[in-house]
Amino acid sequence: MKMLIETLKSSPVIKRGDYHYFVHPISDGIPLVDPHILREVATCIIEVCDFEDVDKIVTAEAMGIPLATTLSLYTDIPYVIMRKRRYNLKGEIPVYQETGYSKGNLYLNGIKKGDKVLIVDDVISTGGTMVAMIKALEKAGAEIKGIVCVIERGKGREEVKEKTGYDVKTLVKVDVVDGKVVIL
Ligand SMILES: O=P(O)(O)OC[C@H]1O[C@H](OP(=O)(O)OP(=O)(O)O)[C@H](O)[C@@H]1O
Ligand SMILES: Nc1nc2[nH]cnc2c(=O)[nH]1
Repeated sequence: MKMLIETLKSSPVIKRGDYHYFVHPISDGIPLVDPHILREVATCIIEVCDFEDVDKIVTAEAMGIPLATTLSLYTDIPYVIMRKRRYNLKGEIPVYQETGYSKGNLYLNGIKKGDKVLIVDDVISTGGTMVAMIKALEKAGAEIKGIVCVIERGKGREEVKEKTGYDVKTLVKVDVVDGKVVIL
C-alpha cells in the first residue's frame, strides 16, 4: 500500500460545508489516476477478500466505479453500480443515502434473490452510504459475502457493524487533522 499511503499524505483537503474532505485520485479521480495505484489497490483487495463464491460485485456511483471495473477485469466477476438516479426499471430498489456532506437516493438494479455479492467502495466515513447499500441488497434478497472499502475515516466501520451486523474490511485508516491527512 506504499503508493496509496504516500499519496494520501499529500492529499489536499477542502471544505464541503463543515466537513473537511480530502481529495485523492482513488476517491475523486483527480488530479490524475495513476494506473499503478489502481493496480496496487485492486491487488490488495484481492488479497484480503475472498472472491471464490461471489456472483456479482456491487458498488456505488461514482467513485466505486473505477474500483469495481478493475476488480471485475481481474476476477472475471460482473459488477453492478448503485446509481444516484432512478431508471424506473421493474424491481428497482430505492434507498436513502446520507454522507457527512450530502443527502440523496441510491437505486439498486440487477440483483436477484440469492445473488452472492461483494460490496466495494472507495471511502467509508459516516457509514451512511454503506448502510444504505446493505439495506438495498438485503431488500433484494442478496447474500452479502464481503464488504471492502479502500480508505477508512471516522466511525463508519463501527456504525455499519452496529446497524447491520456486517464487518467492513478497509485497507488504510486516515484522519484529517488541521487541514492535513494523517495515516492512523
Ligand atoms: O461513509 P459515508 O459518509 O457515506 O461516505 C462514503 C461515501 O462518500 C463518497 O461518495 P459520494 O456520495 O460523495 O459520491 P461520489 O462517489 O460521487 O463522490 C464515497 O464514494 C462513498 O460512497
Ligand atoms: N474523496 C473523499 N471522499 C469521501 N467520502 C466521504 N468522505 C470523503 C472524503 O473526505 N474524501
